[in-house]
Amino acid sequence: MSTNSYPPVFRHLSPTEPQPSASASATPSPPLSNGAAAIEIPRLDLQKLERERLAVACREWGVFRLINHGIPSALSAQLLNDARSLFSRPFDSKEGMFKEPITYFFGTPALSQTVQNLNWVEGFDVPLKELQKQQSGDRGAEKDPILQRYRYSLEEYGKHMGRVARELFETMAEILALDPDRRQTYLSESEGVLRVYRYPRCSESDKVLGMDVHTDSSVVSILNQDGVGGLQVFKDGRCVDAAPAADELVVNLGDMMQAMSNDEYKSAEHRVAVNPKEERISLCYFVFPEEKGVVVSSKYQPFTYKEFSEKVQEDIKTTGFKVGLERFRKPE
Ligand SMILES: O=C(O)CCC(=O)C(=O)O
Ligand SMILES: [Fe+2]
Repeated sequence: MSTNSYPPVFRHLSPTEPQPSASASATPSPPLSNGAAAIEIPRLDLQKLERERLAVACREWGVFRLINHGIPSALSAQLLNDARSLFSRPFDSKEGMFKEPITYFFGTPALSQTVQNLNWVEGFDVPLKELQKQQSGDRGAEKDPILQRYRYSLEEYGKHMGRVARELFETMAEILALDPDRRQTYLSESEGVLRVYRYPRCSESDKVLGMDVHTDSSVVSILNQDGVGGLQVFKDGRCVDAAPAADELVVNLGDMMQAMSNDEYKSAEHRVAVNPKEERISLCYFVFPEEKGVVVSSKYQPFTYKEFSEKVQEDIKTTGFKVGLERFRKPE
């Protein structure tokens, strides 16, 4: 199979045998055999959200699966399938494939914790607010019908993500009894970001990662994945496969939620393994506080998300690593 759709840095480790078609279905592959422990990530139902189970998942895991979230299966399937087809276009065409504000990247997306290792991933970055601001005429500016459709579907999907994030956040905020005024600025769902990823095949799946271990900087992140698998989360130092299941989302708490909850809730460490046989597609939504909203916590100095992310970028540039929340921790 040709790898001309792959960024050149990935081609030398890309097996060229035909790709099994299973990746397009929701049938999960067997779990990755890398010692990941067989304990189960909690599963919650958005239609009857049980507060105590949500609190336990947030405290003990910082990650949970979500069912009955109301996202039409057909919309998810279309976004994942169209992504597969867009990413399989020649590499040279991808940079300029979409018009603003959607941008293409490969290697190291902004939220990664370290820039020392090349992440085996490529993606499109979709800032939802800018996408919505465009006049519908502009949005249809792509001549290519698949791209046009894709933009509209991303916008539609973004609204669903905002709805799910808002509902989860409000429930968490009530459980934590967060200050009602402050809470107003803690979630800006319309300014969320979608990232559409493809993890290329890689023959050295024991050495290379699709995404290095990290915590997300968000309030929450909501992941939708195809049937291939690869996401792994860390629980008390053990690595657990977040194996895909049809119509299930995976929700991660990010650093902002950890700070807002005074460390009661966890920003879960996670990473993505690569697969030698199959490419993997995932779709991730990240939501942050309002730009001017000050996060107030008993454990950390007050900060805005802007200050936090600037510090993260500065640390990555100077040390190669994301230090994250520890930069803001109050002395004991
Ligand atoms: O693709 C995935 O499964 C996870 C991506 C991720 O962790 C991230 O973008 O922060
Ligand atoms: Fe992440």
